[in-house]
Amino acid sequence: MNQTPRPQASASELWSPEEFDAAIRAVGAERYHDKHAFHKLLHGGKLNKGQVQAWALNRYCYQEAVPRKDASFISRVHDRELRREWIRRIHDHDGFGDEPGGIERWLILTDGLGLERDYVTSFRGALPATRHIVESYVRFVREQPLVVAVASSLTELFAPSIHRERIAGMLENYSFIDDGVMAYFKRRLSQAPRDADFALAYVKANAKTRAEQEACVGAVRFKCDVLWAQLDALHHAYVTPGLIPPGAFRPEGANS
Ligand SMILES: O=C(O)c1cc(C(=O)O)c2c(n1)C(=O)C(=O)c1cc(C(=O)O)[nH]c1-2
Repeated sequence: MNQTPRPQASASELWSPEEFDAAIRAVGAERYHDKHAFHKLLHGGKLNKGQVQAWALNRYCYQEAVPRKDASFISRVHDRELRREWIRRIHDHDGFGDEPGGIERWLILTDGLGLERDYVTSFRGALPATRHIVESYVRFVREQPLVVAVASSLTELFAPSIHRERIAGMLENYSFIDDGVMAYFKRRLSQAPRDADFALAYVKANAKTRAEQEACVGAVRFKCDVLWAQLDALHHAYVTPGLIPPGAFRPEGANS
């Protein structure tokens, strides 16, 4: 049979919107943090209360950094429409008027786990790695081209399924978790898709060369690393080998 080989897509050719979309989603399929051993333990009810406290306390650092990275993004945007859209993300986290916002909902979760608010918000118990990792995200968004900075938020395309899994798994498996403390994730089920849809449409419209498209895919990979590395640090400190750095949160009963 005489088969004519398909011409290879050139490495410099612009991806179609479908190819670009697929390249972004392939990163999540390969390395989003739903695949991390720590999340499997968390959602499967395999952690003790101290380990769940350590997760919530460290994850607070991420929650606190997200509106700061959004503020630093907005400060670089000259397009008023884009600023109007993006500022909603800050309101979602910090609250607006009577709406208390996501950070407050996160603190309801840490309250429910028996952690003192002052301790959580002081970052005193956070792992050194957590602080450095979350700041690398703020810096990335401050320094990269706008379209690449927007692309780094696209891990949110993959978040709703992990949030659904977390709500069901944690409610079912932990006596110290109830509906009220899972409010944070319930709210994100509607917020994350809205944000991700906007960001995806934005990068498709504004990544105008193959190099820009690849930089956007690289941003999703970078962000997956930000999420993954936070869980590596938690696993190392609180699961195995269980090496808690000096000064970091020590669950009651943890070996000194
Ligand atoms: O629990 C999760 O797995 C998860 C993941 C992500 C993400 O993929 O970045 C975010 C969130 N949650 C989240 O709650 C959130 O507010 C959020 C904002 C952003 C962002 O990059 O702007 N990601 C995420």
